[in-house]
Amino acid sequence: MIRARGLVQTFHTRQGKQKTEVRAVDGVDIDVEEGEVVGFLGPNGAGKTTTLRMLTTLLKPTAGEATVAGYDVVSQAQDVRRSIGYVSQAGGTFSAARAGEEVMDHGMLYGRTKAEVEKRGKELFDQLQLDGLWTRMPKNMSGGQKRRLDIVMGLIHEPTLVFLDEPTTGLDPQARANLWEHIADLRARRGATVFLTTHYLDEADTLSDRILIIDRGRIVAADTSENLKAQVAGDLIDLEVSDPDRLTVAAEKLGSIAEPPRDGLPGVEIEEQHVRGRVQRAGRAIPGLLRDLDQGGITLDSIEVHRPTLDDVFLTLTGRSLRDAEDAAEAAGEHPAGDAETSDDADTSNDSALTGADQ
Ligand SMILES: Nc1ncnc2c1ncn2[C@@H]1O[C@H](COP(=O)(O)OP(=O)(O)OP(=O)(O)O)[C@@H](O)[C@H]1O
Repeated sequence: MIRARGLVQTFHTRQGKQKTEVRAVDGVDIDVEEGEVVGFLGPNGAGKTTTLRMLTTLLKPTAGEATVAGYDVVSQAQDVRRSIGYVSQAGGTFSAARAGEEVMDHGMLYGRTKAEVEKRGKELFDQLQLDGLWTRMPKNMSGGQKRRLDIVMGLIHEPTLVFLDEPTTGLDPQARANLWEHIADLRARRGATVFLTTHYLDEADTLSDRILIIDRGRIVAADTSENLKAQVAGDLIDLEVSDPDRLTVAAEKLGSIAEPPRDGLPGVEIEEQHVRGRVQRAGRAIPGLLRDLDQGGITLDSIEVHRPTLDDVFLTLTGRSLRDAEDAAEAAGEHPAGDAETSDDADTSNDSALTGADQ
């Protein structure tokens, strides 16, 4: 359904007299099969939106090639647009029409009948908790309601391939959970292929069959969440030691079975009353460890086991946690298209192009 090879996007920016080149996407390969839900995960500024904009024909690749739904994103852009649904991060711009009319007009532009789009539109309003807002002007909706309206616009023509750029950013937990359900349902009921960007680990984990992790414009991992986690050194055992004077001995005992430090993951660590370390299989290791601690006269206030997270995967692969990477990107002022003067090779046409008339 999606195949990209060596996709590159370079922006040229100018701050004062100084020109800089930003290689936002740096040789990306992507393969997505029909019916897959793929989560495209990475910190702020990693290149997710830029990749998505190339795949949805809003931005011409500087180099490389991609086909989406069997069509070339450059030479067959119109066919690509007709075959996909796209919900941009920025959101679409709405006219002065009422929300329901806007949605119906949009659906009819894709060749659906009025009755079809009205039925489907009302269903989507209901599912995304917009019931009662069919005749409301979008400008009089809250931010979260507008975001959900964007999503209705992206889904009204029942596309079988949907691109969602950070779909749940700005939604409250209830609306977020509903949208997750809706995305799962799109695949289950209609066999839709979904490609979504996110920097929420739980979102990528819950929704995706497969996860692509991007960092600094390059794909650093592509696999199922389970396989990615299995590559990370084991489960984290967290011991809360009752007597602070026995912390070092407890660390030695855990250290005798724990993984040594590697790939950005620390070995056994002591923090306040806690001793933490990773073991391959906590279930097998714990009985022996408890015996050993007992024989050493060490009593525990608690013991907890944490399965590896996608953040551990990111840490192992990049040496930084996703949060640190995001903080660094923010501190460096990375983000936002539009901050800087953009080069002529970047077609920064409005994202709403795909949620407007089909062109
Ligand atoms: N139009 C532009 N002009 C200049 N630089 C840009 C432009 N668009 C993006 N960039 C830069 O390209 C890099 C990748 O940005 P992109 O928006 O693709 O990241 P992202 O992973 O989608 O981030 P986020 O999760 O915050 O949306 C960043 O360094 C960003 O500042």
